Amino acid sequence: MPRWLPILLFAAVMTALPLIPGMPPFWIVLLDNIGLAALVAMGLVLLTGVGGLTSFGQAAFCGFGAYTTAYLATVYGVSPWLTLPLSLLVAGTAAVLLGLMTVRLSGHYLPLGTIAWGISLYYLFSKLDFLGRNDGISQVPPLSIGSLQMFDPETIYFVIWGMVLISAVLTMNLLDSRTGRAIRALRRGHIAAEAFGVQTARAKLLVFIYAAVLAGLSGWLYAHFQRNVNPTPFGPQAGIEYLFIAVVGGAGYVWGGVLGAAIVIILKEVLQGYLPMLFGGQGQLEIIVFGILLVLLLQLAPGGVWPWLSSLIPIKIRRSRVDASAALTPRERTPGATGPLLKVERARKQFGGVVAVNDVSFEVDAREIVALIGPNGAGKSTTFNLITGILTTTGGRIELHGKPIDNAPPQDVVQLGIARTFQHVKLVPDMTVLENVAIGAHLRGNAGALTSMLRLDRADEAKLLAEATRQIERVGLGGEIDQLAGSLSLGQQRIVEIARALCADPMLLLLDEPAAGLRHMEKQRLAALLRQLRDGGMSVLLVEHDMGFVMDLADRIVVLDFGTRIAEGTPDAIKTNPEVIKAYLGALA
Ligand SMILES: Nc1ncnc2c1ncn2[C@@H]1O[C@H](COP(=O)(O)OP(=O)(O)OP(=O)(O)O)[C@@H](O)[C@H]1O
Repeated sequence: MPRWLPILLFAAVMTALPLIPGMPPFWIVLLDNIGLAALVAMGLVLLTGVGGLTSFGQAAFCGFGAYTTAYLATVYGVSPWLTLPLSLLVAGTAAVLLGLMTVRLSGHYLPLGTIAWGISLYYLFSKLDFLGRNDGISQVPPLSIGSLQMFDPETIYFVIWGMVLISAVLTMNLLDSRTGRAIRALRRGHIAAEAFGVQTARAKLLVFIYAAVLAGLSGWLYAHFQRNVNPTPFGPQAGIEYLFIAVVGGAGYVWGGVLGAAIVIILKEVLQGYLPMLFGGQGQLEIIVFGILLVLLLQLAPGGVWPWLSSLIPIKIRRSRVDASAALTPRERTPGATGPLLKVERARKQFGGVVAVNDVSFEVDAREIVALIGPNGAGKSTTFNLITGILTTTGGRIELHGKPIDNAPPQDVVQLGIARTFQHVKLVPDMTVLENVAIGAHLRGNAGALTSMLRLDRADEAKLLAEATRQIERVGLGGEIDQLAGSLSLGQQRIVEIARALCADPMLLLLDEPAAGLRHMEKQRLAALLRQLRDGGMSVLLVEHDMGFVMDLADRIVVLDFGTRIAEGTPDAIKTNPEVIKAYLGALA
């Protein structure tokens, strides 16, 4: 089924619903409320479910949107349609200011931070005289088109759900793009994303602003739907409820936000309507039952109801075909460049008292495969992290083609031509192989968020996906291209990481234990691929524990022990080096 068909069907159903003869007006009000909550939840899907940034404070952004329009429309008589961009601007600006402070927080400090400013803003709304303090602002004018004034819930329904649909399409477009892949990679930590050029702080701020703008839109609609605005719906309790909605629906899915809003709002309404009848109006029993039911729902469908429901419906969305003819421009190589490609000179890394890398020096030439070996804890991965900018050096110098790269951010290192894989695989498990590999080409595309939302990024996207497809086929995983990365074996995932690194069109490929978890034949295929890459002009620096693999493949080997370089030479020389034998036998003893 084409991607747009379910959206069109949904739009048709939502258009028809209020036109059903005899539809109770109360139901329309309920649908209006669902639409308003769905907008906020959709932002939370992107922020929390996709980007991994938990926020309890989204209701405050609704407040910014609602108060902006209510104030301007009542005090200055500005037309609501003119206040729309201003409401979004105020919510977005507040998000920039709060986001700059908040997105730098990690772990539980981030949600705590959002609770803190959620509460502060709630009290701010209720204390400002010009916003009417606790009473708020009343007599907000309705939305109108020509002579049609949207006083009743039936007419504003179409505006609310039109906005929900437009926002859903824009959000899905954003997620299915270069920027979207960068956002989706955030949840797995920033290291892998940054190693391929993603500016993670900027990506986090972007989703933060996007979610706030959607909440601001919901607030703007709310103000003209209720026609009065006071602080209560923008407080911390509402913030918690929005997060609940996103999680119940399925925090990683755009339609999960819509479904979650429907479930929570209908459930609340049903309980509020029927429980007092059953239990004789005992105070607020419905809140307790509501809480228990939500917890039960999360037990039944921990990923949210949307993924559970869509697994029951056997509909397959057809992915658009990758245009194999689209091609990215390869990196410009300096043909006459002399000297080593990579020069590590007395590189040092200390973690407190531990000297992980102790004044290590070695070089990698163009068209050379160098292996970095040593017993566990020798400092190999730390050396990789120093070269790729994940760690800063304590001393020494690292150069790529004579250009210093020590302490350069990982995004600059990959831009200059070093791409890597990781000892502990860092793929996004719920993204396909194609999408994971395309992250490797992040810096080779340039479509931004706005272009992607409007789907004007297709030419750029076609080139990135074609390159990713080529690299996946090159490493022999063409058959797995549409599989989720998390469903592959660990060995295959390592190969996917190599394809992702190749997508960056590197001059130097850093592979951390690429053969771990591979079967004999797979190792042979990998060795053949690496030789082919070398013969094509690429250099490879690899860390590997499989000595047979290393001895057979490497042109030169550098041996580390306790952070110090103890030997360097050809595989034959290393095999018989007494220092190396002692280090390995010592490690085995
Ligand atoms: N972030 C850190 N903080 C403190 N010590 C660290 C840190 N990272 C590494 N080390 C220490 O530095 C030393 C080198 O570790 P490293 O992971 O580089 O070794 P390795 O050669 O890659 O080992 P393995 O083959 O087991 O992966 C070890 O003693 C390790 O405990």
